[in-house]
Amino acid sequence: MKEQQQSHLLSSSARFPPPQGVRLSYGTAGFRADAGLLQSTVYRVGILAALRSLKMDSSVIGLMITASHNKESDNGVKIADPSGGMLSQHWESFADALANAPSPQHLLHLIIEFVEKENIPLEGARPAQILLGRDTRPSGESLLEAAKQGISSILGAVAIDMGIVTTPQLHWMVRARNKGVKASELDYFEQLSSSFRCLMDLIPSGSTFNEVDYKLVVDGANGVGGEKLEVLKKMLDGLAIEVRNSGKDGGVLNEGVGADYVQKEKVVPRGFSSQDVGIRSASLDGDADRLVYFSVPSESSSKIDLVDGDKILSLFAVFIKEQLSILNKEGHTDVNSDYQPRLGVIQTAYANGASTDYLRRLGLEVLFTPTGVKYLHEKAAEYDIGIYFEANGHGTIVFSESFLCWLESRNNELSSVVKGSEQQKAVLRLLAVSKLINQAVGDALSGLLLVEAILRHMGWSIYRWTELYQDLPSRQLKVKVVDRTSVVTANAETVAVRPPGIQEAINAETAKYPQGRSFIRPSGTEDVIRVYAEASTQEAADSLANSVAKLVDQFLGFSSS
Ligand SMILES: CC(=O)N[C@H]1[C@@H](OP(=O)(O)O)O[C@H](CO)[C@@H](O)[C@@H]1O
Ligand SMILES: [Mg+2]
Repeated sequence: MKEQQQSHLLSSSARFPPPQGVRLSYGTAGFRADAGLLQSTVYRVGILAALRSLKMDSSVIGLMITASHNKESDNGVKIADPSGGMLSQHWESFADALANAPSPQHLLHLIIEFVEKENIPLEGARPAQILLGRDTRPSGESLLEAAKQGISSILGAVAIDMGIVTTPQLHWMVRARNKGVKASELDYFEQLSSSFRCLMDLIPSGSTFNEVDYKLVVDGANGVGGEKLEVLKKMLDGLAIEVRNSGKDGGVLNEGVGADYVQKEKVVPRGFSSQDVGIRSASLDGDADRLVYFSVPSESSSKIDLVDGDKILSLFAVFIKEQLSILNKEGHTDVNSDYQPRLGVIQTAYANGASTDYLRRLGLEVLFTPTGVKYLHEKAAEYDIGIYFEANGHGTIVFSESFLCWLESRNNELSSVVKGSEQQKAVLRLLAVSKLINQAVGDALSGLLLVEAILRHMGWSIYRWTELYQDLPSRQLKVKVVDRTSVVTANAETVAVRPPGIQEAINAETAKYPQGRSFIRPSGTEDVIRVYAEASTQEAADSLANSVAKLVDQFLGFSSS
């Protein structure tokens, strides 16, 4: 590394000393902490982003400042890779090391070592390019400045500030730029609205949709998603969307609102009341990469009927499967129609067991990965069509390039032979879905439009949708332990292989409950062990979760140490 670059890094990083006595980790979703602790971390992630871009032949890298559904005083930072997906896992340990380097000298040493090891061309022909985005948190502005300083500490690196955007918007823009297609926010809105319109135009003529089902009310978590949806909805025909908790009416980000709150607490978010009984409603999270639906069942209670990520996944799977079977139906003799696209559905152990049963009964291939979008996305990308969702509402549908090419050529062929046939409509629907649904990452806005289009296509109310299957009662608990890393899991986190004996004890408890299932794992975002249990009744699920939490405490808790 050249002398000038070294001294530049030393002097620049001296302005961003790391916080004392805190160890930060890149975790399941980047770095997250109280915003006051993050100046140095975000600065250093700026450096990492620039290096990552250089490593990837100067492709565009994304740097997003958000703490998603955390409280407003927290913030965080994460990286989007050139594909628009999450930062390569291979770089996470470097991110950890950078964030925790105690002094400018240590930091410089780490960078020199890593640049050599990874063969990063610091003096290459093209500069590093980084797209920056942030959510609506007040701390975002100064953290953005820290990120810019980090980026410019790598000589020649270019930062492009996209302003306040949703996390999935930034990922989408990174992907689009690297593909060399139009990549502005307006392009994003135009792609979503035109592919939505395309799906609406292809709704079968017999499909009936009740007048009362037209209205959709969306809880924007007082964050960026509500703001953006206000813009997007003006570009949409045939949808009556009312946005609440858009952040303009004085509400606090994620406080008693948003997808995380609604999914975990199963109660109405602020801004909703007994007047909303029966209305189809949806909640976004603080950076709009999660989406859940719900309805208020009665005036007398604050409980909601939740339609979670598993059910959104099921709706998508039913629709996609229907289109594929239309495609396969008739016997064209051309070679092209023999292509058998592989459809895969990816879940985690938190998926409600009833959803997995339902999907398997549909004849679908269902696979499991550990928690964390990076694992789900990676698995989904192995299929021609991979649909993945976490129960909490993060998910999307990814299409392989070869399948999209096949669809395009199918469309051309069918246009010349049987234009307007059912087959061609199915092809056009699948192509529209691939443009509507964010190919980079789970996206609440694009997910919402796809749900709306499919419900209209099917002529389904939110009740009809809910009835696809009945959720098994479940319970999630958190247990504080001395050291959460002493729990080690296998088989997509369904089995605890350490500490010895704990899985046998969990099995013995679980066996006492009809339809019982329970597992434990260390959280990647909080310092806790998570306990999940489901069983045939809510009381049984609660009781199983409590017993397993006690086991965790006995094996690992403060009381046993
Ligand atoms: C049970 C649960 O909802 N876990 C969440 C949570 O991860 P943990 O590793 O469980 O803390 O945050 C992740 C990032 O947002 C999300 O991907 C994941 O689904
Ligand atoms: Mg989020």
